[in-house]
Amino acid sequence: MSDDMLSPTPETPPYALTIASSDSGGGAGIQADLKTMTRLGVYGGSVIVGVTSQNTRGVTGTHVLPSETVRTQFDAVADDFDIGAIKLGMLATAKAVETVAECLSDSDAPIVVDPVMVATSGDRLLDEDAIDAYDDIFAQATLVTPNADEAAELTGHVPDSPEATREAADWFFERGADAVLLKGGHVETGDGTVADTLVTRDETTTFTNPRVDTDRTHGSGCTLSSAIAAGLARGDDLETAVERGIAFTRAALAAPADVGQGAGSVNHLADFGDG
Ligand SMILES: Cc1ncc(COP(=O)(O)O)c(N)n1
Repeated sequence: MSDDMLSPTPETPPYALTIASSDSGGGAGIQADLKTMTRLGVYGGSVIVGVTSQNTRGVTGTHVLPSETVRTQFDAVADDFDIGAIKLGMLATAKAVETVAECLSDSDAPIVVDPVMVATSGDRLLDEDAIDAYDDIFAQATLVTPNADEAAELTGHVPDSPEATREAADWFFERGADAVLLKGGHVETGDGTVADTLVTRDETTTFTNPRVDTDRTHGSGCTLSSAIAAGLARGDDLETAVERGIAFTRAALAAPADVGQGAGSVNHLADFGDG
């Protein structure tokens, strides 16, 4: 081992925190979040809300940690680290959603909310009665990143036209969110593209890219929201963080990991330009 490896250059990397659940298979959840943050040059910490027993075929069990354990993890991190951004993933129950909302009110870091409800495998990841509790989280969100199904379930609007997209975004604004990224992956455009639309109170920006033709999409939403949080922790403005987050997620989709017997997942080892 060289001396260089024994004495790394001291430096202070940007720090981002994921508050989400573990995916034992490693494609989504906390594991996807930390891999993404690492690939994007950000030191990732985690508050684990739940533990799923999961592989590429589906979810066989979920264990949600006690609220106190969620709170003490958050306090341990908040007491010690300079948190540059927070990303929320699978929160599972109304109680966990309430606990996380309380934790967030003690933080001034930007918050990216991936409102995880159902896995790509079709397994439900959020109790029905937890949806209302999300209002206290949306009120503190810098950005919410619903896919079309999540937007439809939450807002009653399927965001497949500019008008419906605006109405869906307005639903989040009414609850206090600063911005919404309506992801287009679940919307058929008919021309081989995917349009992801970033809506703030005064601007709408659409990112249109060729559709990556793959069914190995497990982990794509987790990857995108953590890539955006990583960008914000690095100091990117929201639009740049979203644009770079989409680019990283597309790279991870274009080089899917052929792991497991079911639908594979995105590949966090994918080549990605300048990272
Ligand atoms: C722990 C956890 N968090 C999030 C997802 C959603 O990911 P996907 O919709 O890609 O299956 C998941 N399956 N598991």
